[in-house]
Amino acid sequence: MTASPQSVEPFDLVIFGGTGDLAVRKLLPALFHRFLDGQIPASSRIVGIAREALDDAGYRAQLREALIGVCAAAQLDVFLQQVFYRPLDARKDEGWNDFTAFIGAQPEHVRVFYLSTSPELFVDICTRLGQHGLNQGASRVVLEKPIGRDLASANQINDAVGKVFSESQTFRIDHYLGKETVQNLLVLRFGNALFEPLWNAGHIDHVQITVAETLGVGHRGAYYDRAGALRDMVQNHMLQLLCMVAMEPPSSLAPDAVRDEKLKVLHSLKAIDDSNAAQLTVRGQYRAGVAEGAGVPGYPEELGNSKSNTETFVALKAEIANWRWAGVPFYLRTGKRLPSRVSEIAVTFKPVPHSIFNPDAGTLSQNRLVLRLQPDEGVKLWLTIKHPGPGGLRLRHVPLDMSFAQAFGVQQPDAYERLLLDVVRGNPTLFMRRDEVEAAWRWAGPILAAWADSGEPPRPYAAGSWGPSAAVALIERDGRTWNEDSE
Ligand SMILES: NC(=O)C1=CN([C@@H]2O[C@H](COP(=O)(O)OP(=O)(O)OC[C@H]3O[C@@H](n4cnc5c(N)ncnc54)[C@H](OP(=O)(O)O)[C@@H]3O)[C@@H](O)[C@H]2O)C=CC1
Ligand SMILES: O=C1O[C@H](COP(=O)(O)O)[C@@H](O)[C@H](O)[C@H]1O
Repeated sequence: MTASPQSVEPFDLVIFGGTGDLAVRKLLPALFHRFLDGQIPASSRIVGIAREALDDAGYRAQLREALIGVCAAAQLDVFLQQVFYRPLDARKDEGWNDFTAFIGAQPEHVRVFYLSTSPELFVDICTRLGQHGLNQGASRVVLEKPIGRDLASANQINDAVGKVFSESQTFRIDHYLGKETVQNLLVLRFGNALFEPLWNAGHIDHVQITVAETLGVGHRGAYYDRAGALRDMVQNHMLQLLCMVAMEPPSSLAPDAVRDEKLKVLHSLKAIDDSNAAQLTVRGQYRAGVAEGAGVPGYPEELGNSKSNTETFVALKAEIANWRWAGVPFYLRTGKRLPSRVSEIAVTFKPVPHSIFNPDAGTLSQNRLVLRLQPDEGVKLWLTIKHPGPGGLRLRHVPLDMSFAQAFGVQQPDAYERLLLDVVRGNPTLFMRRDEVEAAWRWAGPILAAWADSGEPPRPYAAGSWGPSAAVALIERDGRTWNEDSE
């Protein structure tokens, strides 16, 4: 049985960067799915903004082409009647008066300004929204990640945005927090008596977080080459996942209760800097190879720049210096053009203290809890059991495996579907507070500086492989291996 969708009050959602990759590939499809579930009230408007000279009909035609595979055309055309387009340059005054009048026509609506543009435009856009009074009343602003490219630029953006929108109006999105399995991690940890007593250095051997993509940088090279995998994935998504695994139980799900606990984890991360980056981190860049059965170009060819030193792969070993996690390594790895698209958190428990079994029964394996974020969201718990049958006692390592799609018979909603409606409802629980973003930059900054100081280029890896061999060595040095479920 599926729960009936909650109602949503009428809203206007303005997407700056409305013609961009994120808007067309993720945001509009997410809104369309919410429309199909009856959660876009009829008077609500979705407004795309970009510099391209388009009118409503032209924008709708572009979106129709992008969304046509998602659902029947008749429903799509009804949805598109609620979609509008206004050409605006965030850096120029022209057009802003008309836009303000357009938005002002429905003053009772919740207003969401979603900044799906490069972070360099955030200050311009917010300043102009403020100048035109669009920050008043039930207005909210959504900032896409990464916020800045280091602590200083993040502070600059947050200060400037903060002059126009209060912290309670500001939603810093990290779409990984909207993924079903990530929310399920909270329920699994704090809704079951089973795990929490074992969730500490006394019983957990190590944690692995993998976010592997098969895609390359594609046409996002201009952005990506200035960012790289650490800024694009680790500083935000992967640290947020680490926080959800490692935080203390919050007293409730109140937004600040959860965010306070995540912040403590970020503050407890051990520094990685010039003194230890060479031992604790591996950076790589993909080269021409075979991915998904076909030959693909390397990053330099895709980018059109053979001198780029930007990393498309990172593996690192992090540690949290507190009582709960002292001595437990958190191995993180992420990369583009890896062999499969898989995101997961694998928690490996310590071995039993003493084996009562004969050596010929087989070896005892460590219990492992694997949370699959994508694809096929679910949870797998590896246990040791007796191989069935009358023969001698033989040990088997088998998974209790639950796929959410199979168990509940429904396709899991995309993260953006939930997060967009959370903004309309004004619920910031799954969004990053300013101090979290700053703490994450404070940890990531010295890693970036150490890499720059070393002058070492990223290690090459063949597209379609699991990254440089040094990433395997990073974990094998500690007598462990990457979770083979993902490989
Ligand atoms: N793509 C993805 O998968 C993800 C992206 N993000 C983040 O989302 C943001 C957007 O990314 P993405 O969609 O990939 O970027 P794109 O480059 O595809 O899109 C950028 C958009 O901004 C518009 N734009 C550029 N300059 C201006 C301007 N001066 N005034 C108004 N509009 C402008 C562009 O249209 P025009 O040129 O016509 O003005 C276009 O619509 C980035 O911060 C990125 O890091 C986050 C998670 C995932
Ligand atoms: O934020 C980003 O995320 C995507 C990966 O998101 P997913 O939900 O498809 O796992 C990544 O491709 C992109 O580079 C990054 O900016």
